Amino acid sequence: MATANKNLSEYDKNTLPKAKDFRFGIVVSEWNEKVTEGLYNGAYDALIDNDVREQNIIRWNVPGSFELVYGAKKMLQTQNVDAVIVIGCVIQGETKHFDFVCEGVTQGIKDLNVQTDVPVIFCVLTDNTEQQSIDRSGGIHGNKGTEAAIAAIKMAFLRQQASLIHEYKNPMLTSGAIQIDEGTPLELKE
Ligand SMILES: Nc1c(NC[C@H](O)[C@H](O)[C@H](O)CO)[nH]c(=O)[nH]c1=O
Ligand SMILES: CC(=O)[C@@H](O)COP(=O)(O)O
Repeated sequence: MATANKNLSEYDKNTLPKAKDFRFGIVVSEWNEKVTEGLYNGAYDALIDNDVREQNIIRWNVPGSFELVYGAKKMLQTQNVDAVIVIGCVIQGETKHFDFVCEGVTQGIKDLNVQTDVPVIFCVLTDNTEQQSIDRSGGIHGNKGTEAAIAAIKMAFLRQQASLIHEYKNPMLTSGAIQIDEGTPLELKE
């Protein structure tokens, strides 16, 4: 389904996990600032609308979308967050630079999702024209920042649930005590 067939800002609060105790990092590119500020506002407003505390939203700026990877990496290394949203807007120019920036940030964010434990949400517009970017940052197609915030809440919850499952299956490992394997019958000594 293309963006033109769905509004990026639509979500049902009642279907979302509780987010009030989650902490979110948001790394924002300064290139095409009018658009990235619109995306940030969409993301911020959606997080607040879902009861995320203001003090639990950490914003850092980077010069351009290519620097989002490094900014997100340092955010993950230094901040206690449950998810990171990277926000950028890459618009096709006269040269192939567009291709390399888009590829670089896409692969870099993918690598962070593979190599680290905290989800990094890809809120980077890669558009042919400025109008397409305006339409997707609070315009006729809604706001991709809103969509990214909802994805961040869902992924933070998934990470939390996954860690609980892991602890359940390995309840003692974190404490260092002996793990009792459910498949092994206990031998009760007289
Ligand atoms: N043309 C756009 C850029 N280019 C700049 C790069 O992202 C990067 O900051 C530079 O190459 C230095 O490393 N960035 C955008 O975010 N959007 C563009 O349209
Ligand atoms: C994505 C870019 O870096 C691009 O907008 C720069 O424009 P140009 O390709 O005309 O140098």
